[in-house]
Amino acid sequence: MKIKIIGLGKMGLNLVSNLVANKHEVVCFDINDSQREAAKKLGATPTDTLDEFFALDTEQTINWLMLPSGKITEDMIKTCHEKLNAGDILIDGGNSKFADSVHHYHFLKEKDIHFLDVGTSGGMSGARDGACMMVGGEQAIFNQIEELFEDLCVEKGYLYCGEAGSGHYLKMVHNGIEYGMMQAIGEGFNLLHHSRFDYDLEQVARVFNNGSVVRSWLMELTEKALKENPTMSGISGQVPSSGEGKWTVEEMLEMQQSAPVITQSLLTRYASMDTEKYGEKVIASLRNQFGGHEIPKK
Ligand SMILES: O=C(O)[C@H](O)[C@@H](O)[C@H](O)[C@H](O)COP(=O)(O)O
Repeated sequence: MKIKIIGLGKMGLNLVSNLVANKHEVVCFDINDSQREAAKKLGATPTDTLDEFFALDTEQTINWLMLPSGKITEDMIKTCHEKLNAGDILIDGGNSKFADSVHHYHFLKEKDIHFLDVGTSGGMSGARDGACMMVGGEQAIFNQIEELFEDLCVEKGYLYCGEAGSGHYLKMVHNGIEYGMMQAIGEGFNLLHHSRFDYDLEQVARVFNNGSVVRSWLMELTEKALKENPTMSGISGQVPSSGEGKWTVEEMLEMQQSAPVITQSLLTRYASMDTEKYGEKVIASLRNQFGGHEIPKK
């Protein structure tokens, strides 16, 4: 198939590599020259401008966005609405909010452009060597290009989830789970790090990865990280987040459900970003006020 990709960042470039390895023809664009150059080296055909990217075809096109979620994706979808033709397919393979994807589906439908929201998991290596994809949109459109997902994903690694938005919704919950699992690993290894016993934590991760209940890709990555940097030196301890965890918690509240582990892992990340610790300073001051307890100084 001929696939047209916009966005040649960490994920987009690896997706290009995967598509080329699976003998697909890839036309692509990125605002960054060096990324276009890298795509060319992988065997894709980058265009120098967006106009050129959209001008090339007369027949139905399959277009794939691999862009940061939010405004950048939003703006590009508006451009696609303007430039693509009725019958063209547009895939958003980024981490967009599911409600935005539902909106994008209806917006593009005005021009009979077919939209699929595809939650993509597996990180950079997955995008390159075999990803996991969760697809929302019209079943007929998915069926038409299912071969593409077969090629890009690991065996049994894609799912047609249902109507528009359901792909990104599933990816959102997936990431909520990811937050909780990582939090548990972080807490466990923190306790072992401060333990009364002297564990070699890389060896702990290794043994966990061999036959234990908690063996997993995340545990393999833990083992790798500990091998590379056993003391975690030079790392600030701040854990940023891109939005998926927050949306999961928002949806939990909206649906009046309970997800304390995911919620707590999100809050822990937020707390980790606060280096000022103003709230804790107030608490220490209060203890001092009512109980005369000493305030630890810097
Ligand atoms: O499944 C995946 O491959 C990952 O989830 C991937 O999509 C990305 O690394 C996260 O979106 C990071 O999310 P945070 O920045 O919120 O941790």
